[in-house]
Amino acid sequence: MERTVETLGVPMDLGADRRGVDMGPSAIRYGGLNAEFETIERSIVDGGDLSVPHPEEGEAEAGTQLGGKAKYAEETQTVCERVAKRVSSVRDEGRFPLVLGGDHSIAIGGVNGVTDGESTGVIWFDAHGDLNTPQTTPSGNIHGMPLAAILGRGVFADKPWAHCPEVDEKNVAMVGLRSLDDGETSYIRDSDIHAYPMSEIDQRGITAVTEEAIDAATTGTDHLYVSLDMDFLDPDEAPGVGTPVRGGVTYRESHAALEMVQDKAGDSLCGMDVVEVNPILDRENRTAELACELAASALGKRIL
Ligand SMILES: NC(=[NH2+])NCCC[C@H](N)C(=O)O
Ligand SMILES: [Mn+2]
Ligand SMILES: [Mn+2]
Repeated sequence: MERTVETLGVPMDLGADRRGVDMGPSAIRYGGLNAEFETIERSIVDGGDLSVPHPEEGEAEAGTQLGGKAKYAEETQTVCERVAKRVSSVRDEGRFPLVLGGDHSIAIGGVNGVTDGESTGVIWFDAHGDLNTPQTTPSGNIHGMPLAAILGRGVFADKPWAHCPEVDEKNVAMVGLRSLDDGETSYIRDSDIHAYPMSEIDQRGITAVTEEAIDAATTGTDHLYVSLDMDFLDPDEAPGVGTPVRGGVTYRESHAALEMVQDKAGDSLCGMDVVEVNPILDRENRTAELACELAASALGKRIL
């Protein structure tokens, strides 16, 4: 993994129905990202924020019609293409891309930016499946679809801005699940995805589960991408998220999981995002501060 980290803010909330996660990147910067990285031998540069279209200002560019229900589909395509391009050039320049969200739809751009013909494992820390398609979604919100898009499910199959053929279901591990829509449950059951719901974390513990998730995502792949939706945590710890769900992991469990990513797969880690921080719902920026801590844990920060 590259030593220098470049952060890339994506002030995007169109995928979450305009609810305030567009302020996530600033909140994370205020949360002390630089200070977190000072203690590890890794420099961090701020790549600034990407521009996100404002549909009401007529700024949206033409994109793909997805059919079904998918709000702001064109704008989401535009943003994800921009993210992919920037992530790819950060890697070309020898730095590690850390994408700050913004709603989870931007992970489509993050993963597309790192694949580049190489087989890629993905670990998805999340309360939700994010496996809906415009045809199965209950909400029409694209932040409930990014993993389906990356895997080319349904209408996403022939959309190159979304579908990453380099990502195989068997190298996708989802950790922290506790809120799935019906279509997502049946899809996971019929797929080769490695899915770890909270009930399994309750029984086996976070370290055993995360270790298995890392194994699944790194066996036979060239590199690993990690997507961290802050609603992976219990809302008591991380109240400032777009779609909170009770019963998530604790503060220490989240650190243990992210530390393990670095310990077991640090060399193959090629990119990461931290998404769904919503300052409007937060308490004194604690969710953004925790996002900084967890990014640092994933990239090598240790207590001792
Ligand atoms: N990235 C997220 N927070 N996703 C929440 C998705 C919620 C719900 N499953 C939906 O599709 O609307
Ligand atoms: Mn989620
Ligand atoms: Mn998510």
